[in-house]
Amino acid sequence: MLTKMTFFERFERDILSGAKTITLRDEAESHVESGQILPVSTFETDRWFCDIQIVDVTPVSLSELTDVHAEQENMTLAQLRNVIAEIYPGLEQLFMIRFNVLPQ
Ligand SMILES: CC(=O)Nc1ccn([C@@H]2O[C@H](CO)[C@@H](O)[C@H]2O)c(=O)n1
Repeated sequence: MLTKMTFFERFERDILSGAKTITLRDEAESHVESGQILPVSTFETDRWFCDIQIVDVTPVSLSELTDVHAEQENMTLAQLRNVIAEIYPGLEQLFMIRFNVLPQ
């Protein structure tokens, strides 16, 4: 089970504002469960910026991604596909983690 999550700094603002409510991860980063509370820090400098509570985790393949997923990432579907291609080149099986930011 994961005990923390990291996000790229460029997504910090969207996470804190509630504009980004999901993240798509590979299998290794999918080991969280509903209700779990995790500290979140930046990937670049490991700076804590919030705690999140996991809503649920659902497998989703790259080809199944829709505008609904993109909207929950505060991106267009084309932008989301580009981001995933950069982070997880060649990976088809992803896991959608829905989360709420806890008040600080
Ligand atoms: C820093 C680190 O370890 N890994 C990741 C992996 C993914 N993501 C974000 O999740 C969504 C879909 O993948 C996009 O918004 C990504 O940018 C992230 O921020 N950090």
